[in-house]
Amino acid sequence: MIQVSNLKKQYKEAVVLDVPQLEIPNSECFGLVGNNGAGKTTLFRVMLDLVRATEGSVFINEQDVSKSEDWKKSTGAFLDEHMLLAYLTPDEYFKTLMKVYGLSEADLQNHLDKFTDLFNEEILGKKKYIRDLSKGNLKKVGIAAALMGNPEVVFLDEPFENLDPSSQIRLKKLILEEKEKSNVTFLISSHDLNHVTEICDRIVLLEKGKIINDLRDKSAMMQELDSYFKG
Ligand SMILES: Nc1ncnc2c1ncn2[C@@H]1O[C@H](COP(=O)(O)OP(=O)(O)OP(=O)(O)O)[C@@H](O)[C@H]1O
Repeated sequence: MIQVSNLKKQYKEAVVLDVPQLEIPNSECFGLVGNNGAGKTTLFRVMLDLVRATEGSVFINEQDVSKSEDWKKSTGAFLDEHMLLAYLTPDEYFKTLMKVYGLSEADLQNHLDKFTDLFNEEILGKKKYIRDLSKGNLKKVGIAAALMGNPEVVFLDEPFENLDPSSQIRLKKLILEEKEKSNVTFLISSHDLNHVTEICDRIVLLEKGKIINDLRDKSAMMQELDSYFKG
């Protein structure tokens, strides 16, 4: 369970995030949408303790993210390429993470096998540094890394951005499989309303840092979002 209470983030005079209350139960696929600058990335960054909140708290599995370290063992995230080690090849990077998470070679292989379709023979065994990968392939490495070590909670910031259409479809399948098999709680921000409504159980709409809609009825989600974004 993730609990957000009285959360505010302010830069000088500007309040960019103001979320009085938000609860995300285990195994939920939680979608976050909103226009540019609405506060999606800021919310994820604060929830992951990458940026300190001005006020309020975030608890992941009953641990205050700003005070404890334990939640990190059960949390994976890929927000942007700064989270990767650009001077390594993807193979070297995954091996490094294997050691960090205390996985065996077989565990690593099992994990990477799940990404065979998504990687499309572009990522592994190529001797290309992460810094030289295309934007879409960087994203694939980051997503595979975020899902390593059997996380219970996974944050993905705009995971479909820069992926080709086949990869977007493969990623949706992969997320749904992980959710089914491992009960992973996913938090996914996206500008792609079709993908996010297809895979998420719930969509929260942010506007100027505030939650203005919390949609749980799958059959009505797309229509509600469509009418909001059409303006
Ligand atoms: N370090 C910072 N200093 C000042 N303002 C910031 C800082 N970081 C973010 N902001 C502001 O916070 C607001 C929310 O930005 P954020 O990146 O969270 O939005 P977003 O919903 O992720 O947008 P996008 O869809 O464009 O990625 C914006 O107005 C942004 O300019």
